[in-house]
Amino acid sequence: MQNTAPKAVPGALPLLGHVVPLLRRPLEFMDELRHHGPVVRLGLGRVPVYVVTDAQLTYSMLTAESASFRKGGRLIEALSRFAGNGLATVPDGDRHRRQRRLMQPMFSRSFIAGRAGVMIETARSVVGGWAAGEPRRTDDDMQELTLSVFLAALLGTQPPTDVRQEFQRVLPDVMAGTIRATILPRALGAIPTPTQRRYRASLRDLRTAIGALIDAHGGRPADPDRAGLLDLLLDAEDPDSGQRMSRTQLEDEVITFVTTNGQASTASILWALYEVGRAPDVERAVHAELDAVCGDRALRPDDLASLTYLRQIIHETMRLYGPAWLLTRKVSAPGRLGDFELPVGADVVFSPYVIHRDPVVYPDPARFDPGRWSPERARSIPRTAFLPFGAGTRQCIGDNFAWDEMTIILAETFRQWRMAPTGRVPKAVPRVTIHPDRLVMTPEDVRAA
Ligand code: HEM
Repeated sequence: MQNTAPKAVPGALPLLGHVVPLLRRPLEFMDELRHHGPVVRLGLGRVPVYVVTDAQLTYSMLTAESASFRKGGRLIEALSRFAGNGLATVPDGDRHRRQRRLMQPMFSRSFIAGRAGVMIETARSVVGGWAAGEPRRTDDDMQELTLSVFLAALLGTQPPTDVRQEFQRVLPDVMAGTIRATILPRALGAIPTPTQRRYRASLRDLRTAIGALIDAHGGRPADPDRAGLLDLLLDAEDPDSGQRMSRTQLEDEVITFVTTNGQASTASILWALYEVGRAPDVERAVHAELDAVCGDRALRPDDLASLTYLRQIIHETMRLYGPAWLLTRKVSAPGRLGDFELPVGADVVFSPYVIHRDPVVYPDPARFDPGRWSPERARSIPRTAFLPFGAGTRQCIGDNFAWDEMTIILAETFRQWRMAPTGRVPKAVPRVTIHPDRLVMTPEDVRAA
């Protein structure tokens, strides 16, 4: 077996390494790395970090080789500052296995399907309040809507407005601060700049808001169909010890859900609206599908599985926009990735964004083309080349929930509106997930078209 050292990427500065391009033009820089090899070496300050650019090697790191590449690294350290030992940040091993088993029932298809009704109602009432012909900050709208829809599923009822507003206020700072803490050398990240101070205050406010949300939640509703994810969390018992979650654990899990869910789903919905809005053929096809499936009646939970073209749109959006662009692992035992052996203790970065733009698998990768996911064409895309939810034991537990949530919000929007991009082209801003910096769209009545 060959033993190759990953090539160093050119352009490192003496004390900063590759921090400057990572901060200035992160997405382009990451996407260029594939030209230097399947595994390459970068410097974050003076600390070496390895980036896997190859889909097959990434997949095997997350699955067959996961005993050597454990959950950890800079991103996880940064996320732990607010998510503590929640499911996404707890180290690999027994504790993770126990927590995951405890939470699996609330992410089962049947439990999620039971929450679809309240999610549809919430989406319909928000989207129905828009006025035709008036440009809107769609990024703000959707941030609010995904949060409302998620909180409705969490609580089983519509969330209190003030709690929702507080989350909306603090989440962007928390997420921007998290990615800075991941990339910046530790000494630079510790400087108490105004931005850093705002980030720390947002971390405190986020935990206070989660505490208030849990305190305000009443008892389990008499009708089990109205129960939310939080009711299941409160009742969940460890099968071995019979113990319920501690208050800190409960807060860690709810923070994890609110942050992981809100960011990735919102980003995907926004990019989908933007791309569909500038592709008239795609727009016509999705409206035609909704007409064929629902006719004149309202959307129902059992319609979701029939919206196959809308799901192709969501697939293609998650391909083109990541949504995660930088995830990390820690080398915990001598581990190999193909010909490469990586030193124990090193951080390894992988990126669904980079993998999803490999021109060998996805010809003309920058083009938005939902047709790639038609049953005939999708057959040629290997499983390893589409990893929006990761893979292996740490794969996203909320993937089915996210699919339903994104399908519901987009379907309700397209049922009522044609969304026309208005003003300047949005810039892609990589926080923990990739967001449009500002998205203005004008809703036009579908029936007036
Ligand atoms: C479009 C939406 C979403 C995307 C793209 C996404 C993506 C991901 C990815 C890539 C991971 C794996 C990270 C890693 O391997 O380091 C992950 C883990 C996780 N996600 Fe999601 N996610 C989404 C929605 C959600 C939702 C809706 C929830 C919950 C309500 C959720 C909860 C979690 C949790 C708890 C984990 C950690 C699982 C574990 O380590 O066992 N995610 N997500």
